[in-house]
Amino acid sequence: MSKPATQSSDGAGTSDLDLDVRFHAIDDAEPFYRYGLGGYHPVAIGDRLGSRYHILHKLGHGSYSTVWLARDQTLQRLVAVKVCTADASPRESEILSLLKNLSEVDDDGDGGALGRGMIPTLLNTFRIDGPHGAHTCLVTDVGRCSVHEAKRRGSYAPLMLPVARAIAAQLILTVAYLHDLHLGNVLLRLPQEFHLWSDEELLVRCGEPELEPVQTFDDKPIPPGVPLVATLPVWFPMERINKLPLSDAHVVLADFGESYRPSQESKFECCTPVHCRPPENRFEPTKPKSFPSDIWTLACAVWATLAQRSVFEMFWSTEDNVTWMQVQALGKLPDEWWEKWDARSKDFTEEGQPIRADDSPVYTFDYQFEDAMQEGRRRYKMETMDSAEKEALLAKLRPMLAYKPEQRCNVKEVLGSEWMTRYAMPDYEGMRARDELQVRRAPPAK
Ligand SMILES: Nc1ncnc2c1ncn2[C@@H]1O[C@H](COP(=O)(O)OP(=O)(O)OP(=O)(O)O)[C@@H](O)[C@H]1O
Repeated sequence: MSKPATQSSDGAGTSDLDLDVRFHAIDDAEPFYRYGLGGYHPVAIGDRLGSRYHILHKLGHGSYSTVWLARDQTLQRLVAVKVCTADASPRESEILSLLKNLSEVDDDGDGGALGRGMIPTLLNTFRIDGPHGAHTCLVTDVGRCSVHEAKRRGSYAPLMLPVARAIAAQLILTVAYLHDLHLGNVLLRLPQEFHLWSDEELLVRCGEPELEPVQTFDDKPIPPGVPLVATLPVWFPMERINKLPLSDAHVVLADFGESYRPSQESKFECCTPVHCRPPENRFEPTKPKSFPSDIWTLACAVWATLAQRSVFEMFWSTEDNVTWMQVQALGKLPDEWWEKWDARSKDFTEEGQPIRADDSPVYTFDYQFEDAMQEGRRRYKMETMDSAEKEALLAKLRPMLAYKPEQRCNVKEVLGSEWMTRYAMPDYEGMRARDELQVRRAPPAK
């Protein structure tokens, strides 16, 4: 699906309704020019959607939706209501319904059965007709925040190792479900006790929704169908990311809007941030995306969970910068790609060796492991990885990051790798065992 048009780099833009009206961008709020035909549906705190969902707060937004925290007044529980743009494809609800109907029992060794716990349950779907068209609304469980957002708010402090391992294990278990994986689409589960809050308690603990007036350039009147205020997303109270306990490391995947069924359709576009996209996406754009592409993005997501920054990310991630990082870490590209990369001679010899003008580091895997995974934990006086675990981790990641998709390892090899079985799964199972103990200790319901 192509991205909506007419957005400028500062997030300001023109409304499809009236091309003369331009909106000032508001941090953490959706772009208001998308409140036009085919775009977002205007939703406000206090609205009742689908005749039973009372809107309490905003959870976030994406290119194709705004997402709201609501009280289901029929079941008296908190839910997330994703109100899709009128031009969004119906793919996400189809995929979630399909996943919901999958048998719970068949596990052919690709992690499918265990990974199903991380797939959101589609609780309901309904449709809203509004000034900008017809909008599909998806009702799912509420997540606490994305792992990316938790890291960002915690100044990218590292996660405790058992927590990072348990999250990484869950990501690996979910790869059976094709998905453009990145930490912005991985939500921490909302702790059980938060579900017991009344609406009043929720507002006391999280604060009232923050509203900011929408402003247009030259003070032009706000067109009908565009909200007068921007609602900023809620922040559920949580420990700083480096203090997050193992019991809060459950994750659930969000955004199945870009999922696809490779047996039935081809996909060429990759919707992950540029630094987690596999190199074939850049160098072989006419070939359809294949399962090995997900293995590459999975490796990037596992690294980003364990480390303080993503493995191929630079402050300003352009395609060239990302390829530069990949060649620093993984060596020369395959010949036919190397030839295509025009910027290669700027910083590399024809053999793929980095040309170092000063004593700046070469971002090899080893360097990055020390710098992004170990150093921060030392600084925060946290447990670091021992050399046996480092060996096992890098031995798992390298074949996942083979340049050529056909040379990458497959899911079963990732699941059976020493790092997964000896280091990540025990922490994941430890987290689950604690949960079960807690359930058994909980006083019986009155
Ligand atoms: N169930 C949920 N619980 C809590 N927050 C959620 C939930 N679903 C989505 N969000 C928040 O809303 C944001 C947008 O959701 P999502 O990525 O699904 O939207 P989208 O329009 O499909 O995005 P994209 O731009 O990636 O296509 C997420 O980044 C997350 O912060």
